[in-house]
Amino acid sequence: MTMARKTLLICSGLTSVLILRWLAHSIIKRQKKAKNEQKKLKAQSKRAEQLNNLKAELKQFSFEKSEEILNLTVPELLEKLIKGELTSLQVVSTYQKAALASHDQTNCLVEIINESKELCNSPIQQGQLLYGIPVCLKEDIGLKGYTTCFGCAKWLEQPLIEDSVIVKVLKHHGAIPFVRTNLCQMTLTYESSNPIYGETLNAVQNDRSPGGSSSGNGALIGSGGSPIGIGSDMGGSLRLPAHFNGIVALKPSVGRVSSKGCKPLFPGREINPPAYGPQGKDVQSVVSLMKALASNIMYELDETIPPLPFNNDLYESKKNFRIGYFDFNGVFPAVPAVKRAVEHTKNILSNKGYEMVNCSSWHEQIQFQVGVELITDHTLIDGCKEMMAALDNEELDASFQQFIGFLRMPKFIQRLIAHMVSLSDQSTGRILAKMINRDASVTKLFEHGRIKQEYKEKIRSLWESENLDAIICPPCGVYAPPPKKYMNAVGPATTYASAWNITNYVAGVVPVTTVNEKDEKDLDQYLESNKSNPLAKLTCEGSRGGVGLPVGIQVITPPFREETCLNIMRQIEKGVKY
Ligand SMILES: CCCCCC/C=C\CCCCCCCC(=O)NCCO
Repeated sequence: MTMARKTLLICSGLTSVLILRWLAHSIIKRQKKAKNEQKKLKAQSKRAEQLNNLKAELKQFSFEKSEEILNLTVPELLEKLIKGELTSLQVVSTYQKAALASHDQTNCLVEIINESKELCNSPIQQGQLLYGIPVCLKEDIGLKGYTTCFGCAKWLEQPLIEDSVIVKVLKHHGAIPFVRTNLCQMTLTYESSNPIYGETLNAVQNDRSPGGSSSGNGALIGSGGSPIGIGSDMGGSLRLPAHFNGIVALKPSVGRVSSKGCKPLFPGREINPPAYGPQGKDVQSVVSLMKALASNIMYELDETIPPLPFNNDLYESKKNFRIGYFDFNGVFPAVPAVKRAVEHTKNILSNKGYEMVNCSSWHEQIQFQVGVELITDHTLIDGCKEMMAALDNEELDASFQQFIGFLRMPKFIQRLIAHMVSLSDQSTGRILAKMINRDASVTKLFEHGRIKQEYKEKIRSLWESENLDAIICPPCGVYAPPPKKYMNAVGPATTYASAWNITNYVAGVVPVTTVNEKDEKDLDQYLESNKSNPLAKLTCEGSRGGVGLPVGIQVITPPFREETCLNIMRQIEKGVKY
């Protein structure tokens, strides 16, 4: 055989191997996609069937006391349940009916928890703090027999074999987990949709976003379909939905509430793990939930949680608090309604006799964007490998498409895009630039630890120099915008929330006002004063038409001071109502 013939044979052999490998790869890919599609359709039809069955079942029920039940706070409900003036079946059925109505309006539910009816039959036990109270669970709260799929079909049909500690504690206290709620795909954005269960809408105006990632809880509680719920927060996910839907939320310090049995999206990200915490219709209801969570049973079930039972003296303390405030964090100028909410709250608290301290210059000493930049960089510290693997063969939610498209581009185009983005939004430009290098090194991990330490130290020393008990500031620079186009684009608006995750400070949100005509008019002035800010136009566009939307305030206290945070939130709530 001639040399030329041999070379030809080797080349054609190699080409055939490559073609066969490519063919096998595309067949496997197609099969995986088809399997994912099947799983998705199965989950969707299961949900539709469950909702129809529940609707039919509830027809046989009489709802004479509905209005009364839906208007009571959790402590009031509890009192009536204990006295026997209401039964848990009455309360749960009423909330099931309300949840179905909320779902019709907002698409907030992913599953009905069928076992809830059985739990209604349990007699009250001594010391139960949530007897007969319905609780909604974000989809990532571990529940035996149910799957946490984060909006990805490949993770469907993997039911957990055990309840998370949170759910065990709730059940121990007689609570009734009754529905599971929607989240944005992978819980990594502030959006509210995923390809399995679709888009969740705002509770107050259905053409607006409910925020994310605890979107379903926000929309459900905000529209009256549940009194309390549990969600998670790694960068604002409990607080943004509270602010957008007019409800209350508390992000406790990581370590106050057990995470055992909740499936983390990407395990091992110890620089900024998610905090699990309560959301509810009012502060007192959230306090009831927090009292049950921070109780001895949690410390028995998870020995890694320090035994810090809820301290009622701190919650009810009449101390004259010293409270800092700011309405601008140096990154994103808050829209007029959000600024007004800070002023309004400041007046409520100072009328109460608290000492208010102007912290408007803090941003000159601390860069509030460090929080979100570190959270993003750390989540993707493996060079985006886990995220890309998770999304492989998955239908992508619209909120991810651009971003994943970016990661798949040639490096020189990525650099160009990162540069162009940084011209209008330096923080997002820096985040994108870091992703291009895909440097997954130990040095980078250590650097993250160092940045976190420095950031925490800066906040601690500013806090101490002012001798503060708390700070009030916006939960986010905007109120609920329309879904899809705005939340990713106005990412820097979320730096008000994410700053408190890497410091592990406690952060709560309570509604204080609604957008009015004047706020809407003041957007013209906002645009004029922020002409040089390229995000201002989009911010105004997303804000217009928002009259009537809720606006919240964020209350921050140092790590593990949940009771003080709730105390101040309660004073604000009282001041707003009277
Ligand atoms: C422009 C879209 C970027 C998408 C990809 C971002 C990847 C990582 C970002 C991390 C940002 C964290 C947002 C956190 C939201 C949250 O609190 N989730 C709760 C998780 O329990």
